[in-house]
Amino acid sequence: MEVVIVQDAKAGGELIARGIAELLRRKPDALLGVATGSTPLPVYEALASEVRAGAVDVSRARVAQLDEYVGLPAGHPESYRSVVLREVVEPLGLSPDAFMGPDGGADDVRAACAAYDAALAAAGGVDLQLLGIGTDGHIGFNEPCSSLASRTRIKTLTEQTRVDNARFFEGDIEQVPHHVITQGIGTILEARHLVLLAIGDGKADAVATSVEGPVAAVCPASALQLHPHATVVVDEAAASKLKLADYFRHTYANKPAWQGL
Ligand SMILES: N[C@@H]1[C@@H](O)[C@H](O)[C@@H](COP(=O)(O)O)O[C@@H]1O
Repeated sequence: MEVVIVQDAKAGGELIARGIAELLRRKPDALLGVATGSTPLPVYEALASEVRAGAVDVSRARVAQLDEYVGLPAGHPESYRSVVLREVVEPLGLSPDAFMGPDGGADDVRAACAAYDAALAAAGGVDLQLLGIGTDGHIGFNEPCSSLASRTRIKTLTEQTRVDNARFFEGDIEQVPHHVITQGIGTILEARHLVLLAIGDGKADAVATSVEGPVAAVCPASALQLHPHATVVVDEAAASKLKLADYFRHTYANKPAWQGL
């Protein structure tokens, strides 16, 4: 696992966007796994500016959603489908056909979950999966004690996650769904490159436990330790509880340019 400590969210967004641009130059039809929440927004903004500047061609890129609320009305502005269309697909000028996600409105949720895993595999698998992290260490919506081998499935949100996400629902926790569909941890680990971005001191405990703690289902993001190519990008505040922060800084400062993200 590589840990990169950046100054702020903008620097993190630009670093990851450059990595995505490099990937798209190597593989123009790469399948990008995208995350929601506020943390990844600087990545999407930086990537959109690279596109506007003509530095990268995203015309063949494909995008896959990580998770979704269950039971929000179709077209709800806070469904993750709406968020990804608004924050990623439209600004990058991608066709909605280049976008795939689980069906949070399906009558048969279990079938929809299995269908999404199958669709990801049929699409050739995710090339780069961008992840945020919940204050409880969740990735996607894999709450603590999710199986590290889990596949896409329905989950129940913790009270903490509903409180954290109420800000997207007019601050009203009652509007935050209890149930979600999320790529499982096993599904996420199949992506070829995992890139987790964490910003702010509210994520410092979760980052330290994920990076320096034992691999344990109680902290789902610790599963990144099992992946051969995982990059954790954190700002100084999110890095503040890492015991090995100086080592991570030294390693990154001496990293050969050819290595890329
Ligand atoms: N399902 C999403 C996660 O994918 C995201 O990482 C997390 C953190 O969000 P934020 O980046 O807004 O802190 O929120 C939600 O729970």
